[in-house]
Amino acid sequence: MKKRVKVVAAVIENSEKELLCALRSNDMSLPNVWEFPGGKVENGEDFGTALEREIKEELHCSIRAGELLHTHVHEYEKAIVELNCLSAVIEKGEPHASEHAKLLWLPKENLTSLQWAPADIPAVDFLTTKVSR
Ligand SMILES: Nc1nc2c([nH]c(=O)n2[C@H]2C[C@H](O)[C@@H](COP(=O)(O)OP(=O)(O)OP(=O)(O)O)O2)c(=O)[nH]1
Repeated sequence: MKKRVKVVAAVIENSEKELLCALRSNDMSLPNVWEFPGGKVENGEDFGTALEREIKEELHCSIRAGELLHTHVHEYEKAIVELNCLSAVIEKGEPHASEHAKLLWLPKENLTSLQWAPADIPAVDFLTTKVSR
């Protein structure tokens, strides 16, 4: 049976209303696709706590996690990922890539110009269609 992993990802908006996108590096699973930064939820953690911890570990800054924006379950070849995207704002510091190959701030309407991890596509669609309403 495939392993099912619960993942939280941050949709971080800056003062210019741009969203932070992160490129997975060659050293990560799923290399060279874009994602919302985050990671696996540990036992006993709520989504907000998990996300704030992951962002501190990965991007070396502090965020405040907000509401759950979108959930999607995607079946990869080796695992099933439940991707939970939460809104977030930076509280302290600037994001720096440590594990990722690149970070990029993009206006919502330009998100579809990137090649996203398959599990992220419904969230990207949700975020980009929300803007045109
Ligand atoms: N953080 C994050 N992970 C995502 C997204 N979309 C997506 O498919 N994933 C996948 C990639 C990973 O398999 C898993 C997240 O776990 P992780 O970020 O802790 O990744 P990891 O490198 O430790 O995972 P792994 O190599 O052990 O598989 O979910 C996303 O938008 N953000």
